[in-house]
Amino acid sequence: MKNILLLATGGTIASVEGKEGLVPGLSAEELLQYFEHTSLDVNVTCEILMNRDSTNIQPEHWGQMAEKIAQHYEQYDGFVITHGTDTLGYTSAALSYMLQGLRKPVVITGSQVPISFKKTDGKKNITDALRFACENIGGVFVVFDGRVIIGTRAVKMRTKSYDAFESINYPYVAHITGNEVHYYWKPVISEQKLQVDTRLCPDVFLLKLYPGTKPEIFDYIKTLYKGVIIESFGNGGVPFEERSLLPKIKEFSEAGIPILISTQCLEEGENLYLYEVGRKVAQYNVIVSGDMNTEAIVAKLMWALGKTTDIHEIKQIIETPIAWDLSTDWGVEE
Ligand SMILES: NC(=O)C[C@H](N)C(=O)O
Repeated sequence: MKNILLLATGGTIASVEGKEGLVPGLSAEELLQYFEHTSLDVNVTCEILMNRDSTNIQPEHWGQMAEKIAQHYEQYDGFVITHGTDTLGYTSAALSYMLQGLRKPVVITGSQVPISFKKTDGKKNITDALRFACENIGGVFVVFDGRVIIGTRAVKMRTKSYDAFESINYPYVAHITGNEVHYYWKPVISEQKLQVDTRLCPDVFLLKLYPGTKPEIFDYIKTLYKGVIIESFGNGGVPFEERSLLPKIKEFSEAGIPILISTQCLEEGENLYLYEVGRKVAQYNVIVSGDMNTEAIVAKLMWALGKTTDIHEIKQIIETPIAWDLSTDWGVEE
């Protein structure tokens, strides 16, 4: 029988009706009660690590989750984290960077409707997550609505429907029906030992461009942050005519503050070299995001800045694929 450690962190799945709306409140025992584990031959140990709406999850909490898993790594065959869906994609990405060389599954799940409600996706999601945590596989995975997604590729697409998450720019790993896991592809199990690195610098700013963004905002950003992600347009375009952002990008790059260019388009990633609006940015030693999603980029930049402030080292870390976060055949340079 497999031994699974279930770490509860809050979210809708553990929520109850409070005076001011839904609020996480179930105890470990109450959560355990709801498992439909009849067909599952597992021994589950449940611990409440925190009880937060995931909106209130901060970067420091990712470290707590990673450390807890590292601490109990040898004791259990697999791990399940129940989590709010709103920032679940950030947590799954962060854990993918913090815990590398996993030879056991770390499975994150949640629900759109509290598990204590009559009609809920919580029971299915927990059962599926426990089922997948019994697999002989290594890595961080999101299990939601019967689908298994690589931790660095999960994006919340819907606020209410059960199929809240999609795998962006990468194939789903598997789907789960009943007690069966049907694989589309199976990640190879790492040959390495578990490497735990929870160091983070949360001073990362995410700027979503829109027509009219004022360059002066960078003066303020500079006083508070050590790295900036610009969610630019399309293939990586940044305006260079009225309200040109190029002088600020140049200034940051010369000051050794990493600027990462990503795209607001969810699918297919950026290619900075395709258009003039991209190439003009590329001349300033910016970091490119390829087809990584925003959740992964934010977590990866915080994680990289936790190790070094050297802009070249940061570029190297970000532009190197980790935990299937980045495809290597994106953006052909011409
Ligand atoms: N479905 C959910 O879990 C949403 C909730 N607000 C959370 O992220 O904690």
